[in-house]
Amino acid sequence: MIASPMEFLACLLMSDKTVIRSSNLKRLICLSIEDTMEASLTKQELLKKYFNPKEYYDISYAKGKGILLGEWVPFVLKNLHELFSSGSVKGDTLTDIGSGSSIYHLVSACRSFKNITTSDLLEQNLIQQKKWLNKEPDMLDWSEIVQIVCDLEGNSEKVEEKEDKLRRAVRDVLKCDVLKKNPFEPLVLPPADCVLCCLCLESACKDVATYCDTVKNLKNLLKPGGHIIVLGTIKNSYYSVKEKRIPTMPLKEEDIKKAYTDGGYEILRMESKRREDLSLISIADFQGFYFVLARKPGKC
Ligand SMILES: C[S@@+](CC[C@H](N)C(=O)[O-])C[C@H]1O[C@@H](n2cnc3c(N)ncnc32)[C@H](O)[C@@H]1O
Repeated sequence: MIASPMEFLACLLMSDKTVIRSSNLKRLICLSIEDTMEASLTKQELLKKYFNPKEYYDISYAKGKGILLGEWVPFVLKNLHELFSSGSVKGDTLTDIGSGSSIYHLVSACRSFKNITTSDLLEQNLIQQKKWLNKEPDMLDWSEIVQIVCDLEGNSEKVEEKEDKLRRAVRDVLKCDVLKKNPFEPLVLPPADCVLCCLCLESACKDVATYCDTVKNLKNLLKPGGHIIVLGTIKNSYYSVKEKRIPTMPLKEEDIKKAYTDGGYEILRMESKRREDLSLISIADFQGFYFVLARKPGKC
């Protein structure tokens, strides 16, 4: 007895009696079975299967062609530079959640934090990140972006010096799942002075309710009085890594404010910016970006 349409198609395909003679039709059926199987993968399974750190870097940040270089990177670097150079957010420890294989968002932070932990869900990202930290020959090249931070800081340090300073500050590269009550389980991290999260929550969360719960739960990683800094995209439903579209959760501006207020934080600053260049919308369909700085109540 055939239980499902997929099983029916599979039976037709494997039939000796060649019910289906056309090879094109067989191909179509194969594709449709693949699609059906893909559709049943969870977000995390899709990420594990398709998120290739090198391809993500090439599409997003590679010199002269990354689609995030035009608006996203300047937005992040300017906001983080202003924040960290103001001296209003500082301390010993900073935990970065969902770092991927990226380091661009940590360059300004290493002036204010001497002890940085990076983290991600995917083993392949942790491996790639460690390659940059260890200066391995096939590491990703972030020098163009590091140069922008050096320019913002008045070129008091050269790119190589800045990169080495960041390498010294990153003490741990850890596996984490931001959706878990303890994202670092089985480890329990000492509460940090600052939690940073760049382009991760929309990727990890399936809906606004999960985003709100996750934001609230991140308070557990912070000391009383500690800061959370989150940068992300507005109304983004996918981004592409090579030919594969990775789904993300489209967040509206009003959802963002509510998440941090209801999550028990004091919002200190919130910025947003509309995307102006829509030419590469087929690669990622975000409509804008946001930056939130919020504080966990209590005394440091
Ligand atoms: C769009 S990438 C951003 C990477 C990096 N932060 C950046 O700004 O380029 C999204 C990242 O979120 C990570 N991620 C997705 N779900 C996660 C989860 N549940 N826990 C931790 N990281 C997650 C992915 O592995 C990926 O590295």
